[in-house]
Amino acid sequence: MEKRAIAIIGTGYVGLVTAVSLAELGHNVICVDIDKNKLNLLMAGKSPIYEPGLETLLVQNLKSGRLSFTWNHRQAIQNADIIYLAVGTPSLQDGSVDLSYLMEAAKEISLSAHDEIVVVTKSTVPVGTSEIVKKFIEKHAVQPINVHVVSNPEFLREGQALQDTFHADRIVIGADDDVGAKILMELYEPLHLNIIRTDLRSAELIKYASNAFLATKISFINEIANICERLNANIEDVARGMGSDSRIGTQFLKAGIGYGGSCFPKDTNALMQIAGNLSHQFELLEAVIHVNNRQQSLLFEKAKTRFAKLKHLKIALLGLSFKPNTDDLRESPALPLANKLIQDGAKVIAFDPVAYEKGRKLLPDEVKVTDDIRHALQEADLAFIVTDWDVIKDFPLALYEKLMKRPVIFDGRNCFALSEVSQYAIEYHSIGRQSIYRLKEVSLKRQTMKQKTVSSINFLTT
Ligand SMILES: NC(=O)C1=CN([C@@H]2O[C@H](COP(=O)(O)OP(=O)(O)OC[C@H]3O[C@@H](n4cnc5c(N)ncnc54)[C@H](O)[C@@H]3O)[C@@H](O)[C@H]2O)C=CC1
Ligand SMILES: O=C(O)[C@H]1O[C@H](OP(=O)(O)OP(=O)(O)OC[C@H]2O[C@@H](n3ccc(=O)[nH]c3=O)[C@H](O)[C@@H]2O)[C@H](O)[C@@H](O)[C@@H]1O
Repeated sequence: MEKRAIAIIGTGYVGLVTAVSLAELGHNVICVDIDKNKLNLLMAGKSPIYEPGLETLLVQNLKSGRLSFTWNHRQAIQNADIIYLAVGTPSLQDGSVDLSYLMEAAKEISLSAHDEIVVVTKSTVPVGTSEIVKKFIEKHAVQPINVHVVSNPEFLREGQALQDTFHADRIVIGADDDVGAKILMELYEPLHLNIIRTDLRSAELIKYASNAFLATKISFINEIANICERLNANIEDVARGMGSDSRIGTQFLKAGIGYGGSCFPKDTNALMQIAGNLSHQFELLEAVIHVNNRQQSLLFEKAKTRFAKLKHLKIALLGLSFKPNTDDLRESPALPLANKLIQDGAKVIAFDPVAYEKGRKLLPDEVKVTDDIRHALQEADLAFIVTDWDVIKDFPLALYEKLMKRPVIFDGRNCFALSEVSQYAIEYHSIGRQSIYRLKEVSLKRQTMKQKTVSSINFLTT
C-alpha cells in the first residue's frame, strides 16, 4: 500500500474522524482549521468533541507522528497529494446550503496546491458542487495543477463515529474520472468494506437521499405513534412487529420527540431546496419535515393540556444533547422546549451528564443547568425526558417518585416499560403509549388509608 500525504481541511466531527482513521491506516495526515482554540486542544491530545474512543486514537497517532495539526493552510496543502474538504455546510435562512466555508477552503487549495492532486468532498454538498470546486481550483490556481475531484460522502453517526467508520455498511466513491476514484479505492481497500463506485452527482445525491429516507422512517413511526395514542395501542409493539419484516428493518423505528442534530434537519431542508430549484415539489419530504416540527412540540402541548398553567412550576428537563453519547446540541429538541417553558413562566432546571457546559451557553439565562440528575429532580413538579442517556433510563423510578414533589413525567424517548412504571406512584406520559395515572390512584389510596387511620384514632379518642 502506498503511503499517502493527506491534508484535511476542517477538524469537526467528520474531519477528525477521517483524520484519525486514515492515520490508523498508516498514512501521513495533516489537519488545518481556522479555529485556533480547537487546534490548541487537538495539539495537546484533547478532543474538542465528546466522541467515545476518539481521544485515544488522537493521542496514539499524534505520538506516532502520523497525525499533525496546523492553522497554516499552505503548510497543510502544499505537500499533500490527497486533500479532503470536511468543513461545515450549514443551512442559510431559506434552508439552502451555505457553501461559503467550502469555497474558502477551495480558494486555499488553489493558492497552495500544485501538480496532480485529488480533492475529496467529504462535506455534505448539493449536487453539482464537487464539479464547481474542481473548476474553481483550476481557474484560480497559482501554479500548474491537475485536479481529480471525488465525492466521498460521510455516513457516520455521532456517538458511534469510529464504529461507523471502521465497520461502515458502505463507502461511496463518486468520480467522473478514474484516476481519483482509483486512488481512493486503494486508500480504503485495507478496511475490506463494501465500496460503491458512482459518478460524481449520484454520490452527492446518495448522501441527501439516505438522510432524507432515515428522517422519513422517523416521521412515519412518529405518526403511527400518534395514532397508537388515540387507539390505545402500543407503539413499541407495533414497531417491533413492523421491523421484524426484513424488508422494513428494525432500525430508525423508534418513536420519540422528533429528530434533531446537525444533519437531518439541515439536509432535509437542503433536499427540499434542491428539488424546488429543479421545479419539483418534494411533497413527501415536506410532510416529513412538518411532522417532525409538530412532534417536537408534542410533549409541551401534552403538559399544557394536563396543567392549565405551567407558571411557577418547577420543571426538570432531563437531557440536552440531541441524542445520547454526544455533547452536540445542534437542533436539539431540548432547546425550543426550554424556551417555551421559560416563556410560560416555569422554573426550569436542566440536566445533562455531558452537554451541561455547552447547554449553559445556549439556554436562556433563566434556566439553571446541572450535571446532577438528583439535583434536577429534587422537589420538581414535573419532568421532561428529552434524551435517552443511560443515566436517565437507569435512574431508579423509586427515586423519581421519592425526589419529585409531584412525580409527573413526560417521556419523549419511551425510556421505561409501562409495566415497570405502573408499580410506582408516578403519572407517566410517553409517546405512542397509554398514559399511566398511578400517582392519583396511589395518592388516593394513601389518602383513604390516612382517613381510615384518622377515623380510627378519632374512634379511639372518643
Ligand atoms: N457531524 C456529523 O455527524 C456529520 C457531518 N457530515 C457533514 O460533514 C460536514 C462537516 O460536518 P461537521 O464535522 O459536523 O462540522 P463542524 O461544524 O463540526 O466542523 C467544521 C470545521 O471546519 C472548520 N472550518 C471552516 N472553514 C474552514 C476553512 N476555510 N479552513 C479550515 N477549517 C475550516 C471549522 O472551524 C470547524 O472546525 C458537513 O457538511 C456535515 O453535513 C456528514 C456526516 C456526519
Ligand atoms: O449526515 C449526518 O450527519 C449523519 O446524520 C445521522 O446521524 P446523527 O445525526 O449523528 O444521529 P442519528 O443516530 O441518525 O439520530 C438523528 C436523530 O434522529 C433521532 N432518532 C433516530 C432513530 C430513531 O429511530 N428515532 C429517532 O428519533 C435521534 O434521536 C436524533 O435526534 C445519520 O444517521 C448518519 O448516517 C449521517 O452521517
